[in-house]
Amino acid sequence: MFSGGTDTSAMTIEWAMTKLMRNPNVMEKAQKEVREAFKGKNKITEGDLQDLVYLKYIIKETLRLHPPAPLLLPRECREHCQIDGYDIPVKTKVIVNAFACAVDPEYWHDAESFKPERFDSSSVDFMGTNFEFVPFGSGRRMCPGINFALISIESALAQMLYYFNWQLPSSKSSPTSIDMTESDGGTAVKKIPLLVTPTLYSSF
Ligand code: HEM
Repeated sequence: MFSGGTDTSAMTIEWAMTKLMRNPNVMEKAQKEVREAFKGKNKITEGDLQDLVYLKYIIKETLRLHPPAPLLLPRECREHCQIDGYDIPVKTKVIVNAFACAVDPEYWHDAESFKPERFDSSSVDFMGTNFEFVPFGSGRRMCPGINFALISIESALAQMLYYFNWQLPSSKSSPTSIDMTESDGGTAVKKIPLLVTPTLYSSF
């Protein structure tokens, strides 16, 4: 729980902020939503997060393009089966490439672009029944921390967007100059940490 439940949510927050910094119009729309929803509030509670529809799309889109565990966790085949004409013998280690599914152009239009709005007209979600989108896995061993993860990510991001405006540290840096490299390994950590400067938003 500690290792699987902290890094994953933290890296989703970092990737979401990275995407927002690279897409200033998405950032603006998200801040508008959060600031209208929280207007006049000094303390944000879990209930306040419920109506943040656009923020939820941003988190979904971030998990689609940057699933923290792109290859999920390995499984072992208990029964002989056939998939797409391939025989999978008992005890075969099966690794599902969730990232590849989430950017497969057969299922996703303009698959590699960051477009939170795509979920406006789509009922696809990550609860394990849409196999093109399984950042939390699927089946009886899928992630049990999904609801806790979502609430932690939403809560952190919503407050970051509500209380602060964000800038790149140098006025000369452009949004597209933000490095998007992932480090090697089983989890898709941002290789070079995102560096952004907050300024307090004073109209709350
Ligand atoms: C964005 C956040 C998270 C993502 C993307 C994520 C993703 C995953 C994935 C892909 C698996 C393997 C599922 C499979 O094999 O089908 C998993 C398993 C697991 N996750 Fe998460 N996770 C997240 C957050 C959390 C949190 C917050 C907790 C706990 C507080 C947690 C606890 C676990 C545990 C205990 C397992 C092993 C379940 C089992 O083997 O039965 N995860 N997670």
